[in-house]
Amino acid sequence: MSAFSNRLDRRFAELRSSGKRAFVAYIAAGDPTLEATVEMVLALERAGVDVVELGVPFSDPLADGVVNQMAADRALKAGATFPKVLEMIRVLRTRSQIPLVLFTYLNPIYTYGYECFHTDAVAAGVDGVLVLDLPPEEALQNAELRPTPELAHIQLIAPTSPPERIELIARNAEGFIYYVSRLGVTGAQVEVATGIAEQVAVIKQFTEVPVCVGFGVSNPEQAATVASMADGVVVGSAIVKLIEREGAAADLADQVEVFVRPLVAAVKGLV
Ligand SMILES: O=P(O)(O)OC[C@@H](O)[C@@H](O)c1c[nH]c2ccccc12
Repeated sequence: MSAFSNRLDRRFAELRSSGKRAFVAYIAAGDPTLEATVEMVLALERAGVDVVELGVPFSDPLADGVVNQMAADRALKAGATFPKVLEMIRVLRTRSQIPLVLFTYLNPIYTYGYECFHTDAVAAGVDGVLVLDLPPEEALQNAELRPTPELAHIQLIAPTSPPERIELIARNAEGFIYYVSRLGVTGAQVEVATGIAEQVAVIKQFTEVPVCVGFGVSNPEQAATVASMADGVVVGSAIVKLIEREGAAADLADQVEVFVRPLVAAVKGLV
């Protein structure tokens, strides 16, 4: 765990002591606009979301399914850049202390400059970073790729990760571990993946850091099933799809809140 207790660590500590699971929501920063992103994060917070993952718009999001790819594309076309995303987060931080994790590929970090990327992200109020195409071995070997200590380095584990790799990732984990419940790219699925409980148990042999599970969760029933097997549930594409459909609506943020509320309730065991 990071030596610094940031918003993310504090939220997971609170959840642990109250015996609750985390609800983690993903949206693409700047889709449909950066102003709308501020309102939607506030709406997610009102809906009871514990952690918000903000996708940094990038032209080649290779781990993302079509729904998230199109969201990144809309954000880029609407003019979102990494500096503007940071500016949006600074504005958001005047109104909310919800834990925020940036989801990004290596390329936008490289373009911006590794060191200033991390220090500027912390200064804006970011709590964690997940670099989707950064293998753990590379992260360990290249000190400049590691976030500053204030920023949790969130890592992914996949169903195909061999035990040695799971151990390596888990022993170096910060914030939370993101277990991707199935192979392929992001996107809603009809069935919950198999083997989640077993893999979460393997990961937990090596770490106390919470394990959140995502990929393909799109309704309250699936969210409740996944919540019973992990410390938290991640939902992305289902929310992004609503934003795609209702992006022009004046009450977009309210619609997001109404959509997410039952998902949160399912994870918190209220339904
Ligand atoms: O969209 P889904 O299937 O609900 O999965 C979450 C996902 O969108 C989000 O966590 C995410 C966005 N981009 C990613 C890239 C890799 C892994 C995960 C992600």
